[in-house]
Amino acid sequence: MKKVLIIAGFDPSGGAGVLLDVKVVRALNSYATSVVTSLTVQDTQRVYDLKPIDPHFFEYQLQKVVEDIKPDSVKIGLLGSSEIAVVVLRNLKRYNLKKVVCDPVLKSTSGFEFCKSEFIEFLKYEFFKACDVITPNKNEAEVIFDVEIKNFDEDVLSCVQERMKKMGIKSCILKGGHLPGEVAEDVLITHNDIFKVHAKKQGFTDSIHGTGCAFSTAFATFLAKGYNMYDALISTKEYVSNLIYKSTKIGNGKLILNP
Ligand SMILES: Nc1ncnc2c1ncn2[C@@H]1O[C@H](COP(=O)(O)OP(=O)(O)OP(=O)(O)O)[C@@H](O)[C@H]1O
Ligand SMILES: Cc1ncc(CO)c(N)n1
Repeated sequence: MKKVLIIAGFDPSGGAGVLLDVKVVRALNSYATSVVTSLTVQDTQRVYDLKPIDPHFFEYQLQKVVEDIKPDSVKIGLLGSSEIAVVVLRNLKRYNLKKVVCDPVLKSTSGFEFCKSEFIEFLKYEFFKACDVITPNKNEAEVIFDVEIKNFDEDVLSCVQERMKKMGIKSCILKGGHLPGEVAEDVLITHNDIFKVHAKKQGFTDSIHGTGCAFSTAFATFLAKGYNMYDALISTKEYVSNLIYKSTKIGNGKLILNP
């Protein structure tokens, strides 16, 4: 049984964060451990507030679980505070954790700012280097790479590739759910390759919650199983598209995924 370590925030509605991530890992027949970075007040409509976990207590939990259950891959979601991010970075290095997938959660679709500007600089210039792949959506990629993204044309992708190299980011999957058009396209960019996958868009991206969390967790799980990045992306795309197809309205707000 492959083991995936989830480092993410808690969304009590289960639409995003660790509750969703653990279900995804389980649905893909793997085992999830999880260390919570922060608690949020949120429902299917929006995020209202966030309280980060004490960084010393967080580190204590992280070290105990990693020393006992060595993960085959790591998914990092909402970090919650720059202090927690520093602890995560230190421990990625200390335990030499492999196959680290980071979903750079900067701002919720409803507009809640998860990260302040110095924290974003730390992520851009220190944290992402320690990850094997980051999975930004359109808005996150614009902030991280300081580029306007209206489509995934060759000039935009090669600009992102150049900036990744300069910043020491090893690989990146740009998620295109928020771009206009009939297809939801995602692009894996490494230092020497660009690889696209796409699926027909279903419903409205802004009315579905948790797709980014499910995507990065499924990708980390396929990596844990030994898939290379290309195969992991193909399988993740198929898996997440199916979850979106079966998404349901459980509360008063967005549709949620139910792996
Ligand atoms: N309406 C849609 N139909 C099909 N696939 C979609 C749709 N919206 C998003 N996707 C796919 O879902 C995955 C997540 O992408 P998206 O761009 O929505 O991430 P995100 O904005 O981080 O998600 P979240 O809404 O959870 O913050 C990608 O593979 C994307 O292509
Ligand atoms: C806990 C948590 N993680 C990630 C997101 C981004 O979807 C969210 N809304 N809440």
